Amino acid sequence: MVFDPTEDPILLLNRLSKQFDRLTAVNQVDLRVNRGEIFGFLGPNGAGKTTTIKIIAGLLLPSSGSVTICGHSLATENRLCRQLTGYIPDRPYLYEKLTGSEYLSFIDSLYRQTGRAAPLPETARDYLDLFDLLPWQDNLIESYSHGMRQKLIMTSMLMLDVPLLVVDEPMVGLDPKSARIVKELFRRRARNGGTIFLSTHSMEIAEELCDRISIIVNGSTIASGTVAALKRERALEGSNLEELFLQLTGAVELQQVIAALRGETAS
Ligand SMILES: Nc1ncnc2c1ncn2[C@@H]1O[C@H](COP(=O)(O)OP(=O)(O)OP(=O)(O)O)[C@@H](O)[C@H]1O
Repeated sequence: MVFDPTEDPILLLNRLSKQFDRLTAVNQVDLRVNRGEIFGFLGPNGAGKTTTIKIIAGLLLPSSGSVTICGHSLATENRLCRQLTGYIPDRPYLYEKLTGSEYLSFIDSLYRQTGRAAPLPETARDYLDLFDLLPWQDNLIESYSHGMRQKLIMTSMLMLDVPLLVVDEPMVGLDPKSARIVKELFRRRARNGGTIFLSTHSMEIAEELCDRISIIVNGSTIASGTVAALKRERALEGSNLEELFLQLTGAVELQQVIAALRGETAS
């Protein structure tokens, strides 16, 4: 069957599971992310977000289930899927002894698979400029701050123009200006037909940026849809996403904890 990006999902997870010894980190997760969508993956600490993202990025093998990217099976067409996917980790590993520009050239050559150096894509300079990294491009990465590293890796993935971006906690370590720019860049990319799958703990980002979200708890997705639809389903139209998230992921215990911390008795 021929892949049709307007009809078929860019990212499809089918009963995806990951076992670490006796722990089921990801449990039969089904997800469908369409072209031009910004999809948010939310969940408490240890819920299985990073594990899922690493499987999609080809860094971890699933125990069962499948990942399909632009109609290609990650299991059987691994190399192609990795070329179609840009992965932005929450804690980037970068080669300290390369300069920013050298790192970008290295990533570019990896994705083009020519092994030969070539001029950087035009857009690389624009992203470096937007992120105030132009004056730093010839400095060694070892001299970059955490936020600068995050912006360099963002640049490296945005410049590639791949159909799918998978991002673990995009705003962690970014200052407000950079975070705002990233939001705008993601929106523009989605408008132009790109697809972004991101994990976040920020309810504001999810509410403001994501077309649809999925909430994962203990490895299983417990709710998926637009924020508005999920609120409607639970009669929480007047509330913010944080309220909905806490209800779905254990607000009762939280209220007890807060009451205990305040020295009150929970009702
Ligand atoms: N390499 C590993 N070996 C064993 N257990 C692991 C490994 N990686 C993750 N886990 C476990 O899998 C579960 C899911 O972890 P994961 O990092 O996917 O959660 P997360 O939703 O990204 O959490 P957080 O919001 O805290 O980053 C956790 O219980 C974690 O301890």
